[in-house]
Amino acid sequence: MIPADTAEAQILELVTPLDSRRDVETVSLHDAPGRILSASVVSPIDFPHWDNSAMDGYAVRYEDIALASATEPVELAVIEDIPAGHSPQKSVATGQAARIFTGAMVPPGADTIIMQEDTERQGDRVKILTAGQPRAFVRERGSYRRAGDRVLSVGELVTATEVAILAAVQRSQVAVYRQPRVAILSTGNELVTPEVELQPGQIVDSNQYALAALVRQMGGIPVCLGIVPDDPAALKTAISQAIAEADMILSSGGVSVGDYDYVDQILSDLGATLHIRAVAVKPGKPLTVATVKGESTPLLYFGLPGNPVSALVSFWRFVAPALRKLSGQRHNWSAPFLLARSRHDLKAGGKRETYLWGQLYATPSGLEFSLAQGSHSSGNLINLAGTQALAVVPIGATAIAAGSMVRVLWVGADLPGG
Ligand SMILES: Nc1nc2c(c(=O)[nH]1)N[C@H]1C(S)=C(S)[C@@H](COP(=O)(O)OP(=O)(O)OC[C@H]3O[C@@H](n4cnc5c(N)ncnc54)[C@H](O)[C@@H]3O)O[C@H]1N2
Ligand code: MOO
Repeated sequence: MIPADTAEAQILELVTPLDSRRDVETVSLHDAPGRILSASVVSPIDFPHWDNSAMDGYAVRYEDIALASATEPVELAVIEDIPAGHSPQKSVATGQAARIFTGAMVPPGADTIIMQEDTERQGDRVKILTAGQPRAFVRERGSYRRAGDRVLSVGELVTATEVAILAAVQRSQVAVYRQPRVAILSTGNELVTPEVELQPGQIVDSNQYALAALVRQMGGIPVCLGIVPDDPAALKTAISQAIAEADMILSSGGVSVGDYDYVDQILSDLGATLHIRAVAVKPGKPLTVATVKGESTPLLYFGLPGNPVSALVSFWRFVAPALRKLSGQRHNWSAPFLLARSRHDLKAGGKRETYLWGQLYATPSGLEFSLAQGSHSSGNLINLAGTQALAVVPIGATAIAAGSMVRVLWVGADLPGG
């Protein structure tokens, strides 16, 4: 059994990311969120594109109004109105000002904006009541980025902020990595699909659905290969199909020491290299990590434990980092750990790093972890409902008392207040 951190590092070393020249496609901005940029993005224009005003007010020459105050205002002649979208027609000379609105171009000659609230308008003249700072409220051309500068980097995850930037620099389409294809197969003679009436000894294949949902949530395409019986020939056929169709393979079940646990043997028969057989994690001890020869690059194979909670924990802890790297993401691959105050006592650690599931609350005094009530058994799917985080009890740790800080692995989609 190897420690979880060592296993994660070793797994990340084994991942060959998608190719930034071959494995790419172009998508529209509406389809881009959740995708990973396959090339850096350079702005074709200065950003902002021209000096513009951050306030509704008056564009002035600072030297004219440097001594202005409420008791000794400076009076200027208003020569033009400049709404947003309008190109100024006149240059502001000494003793003059232009009426200007937020987002409008600063006219030539002017270098400073005085907010409307610090002025008094009288006909075609305006009194300036404070001087403020030189260049105040001018968003200078190219001050955010110059034309030719990089605005986004290859490997960045596109979210709402990145699509806003892409639109602002006039990109309506963007090059992204294609979505990685992840084959999913469930092994076990006892497994059936959910609609079947259960016969004695049968178990519903819930892992297929859980793993497909996780792959999809991370931007991958699940290739669901269904249930494979505990039969070496059937398993060999299924794994060969997975190798041909996917960029990464996940199977669940059949990796322990039982008489019907064939996964490791079939992988060896297929010429795979086995790197990991077990990790010091509870739940989720049996974990096979292998590399198999793909069409052009080696593929990573995860043989996840069959127990439903174990399969999920193994995904969150080990598969998710590998999938981030495979997808082309440049950084932040590792499992995301946070610190939270535990609302409950957590039992002492054993020989494996123990993961206890529950909910995370963002409170004004920080994050709080609330332990799911009921059994934390690797077969108990039911109290996993609503899980957002897993508290980590280190190997050999004494019991963690309620109110203490604990490391938690973030596995949720959003962070509720409460
Ligand atoms: N003698 C030992 N027995 C076991 C050990 C051990 O070290 N020595 N480890 C235990 C641990 S820990 C785990 S975890 C399991 C993992 O076993 P496998 O990965 O080989 O999984 P299976 O035996 O095939 O199934 C375990 C359990 O999970 C159910 N299952 C399997 N696949 C699915 C699925 N797709 N959807 C829902 N449920 C599934 C299966 O029916 C079993 O109940 O081994 C322990 N044994
Ligand atoms: O590792 Mo097993 O997943 O404890 O049940």
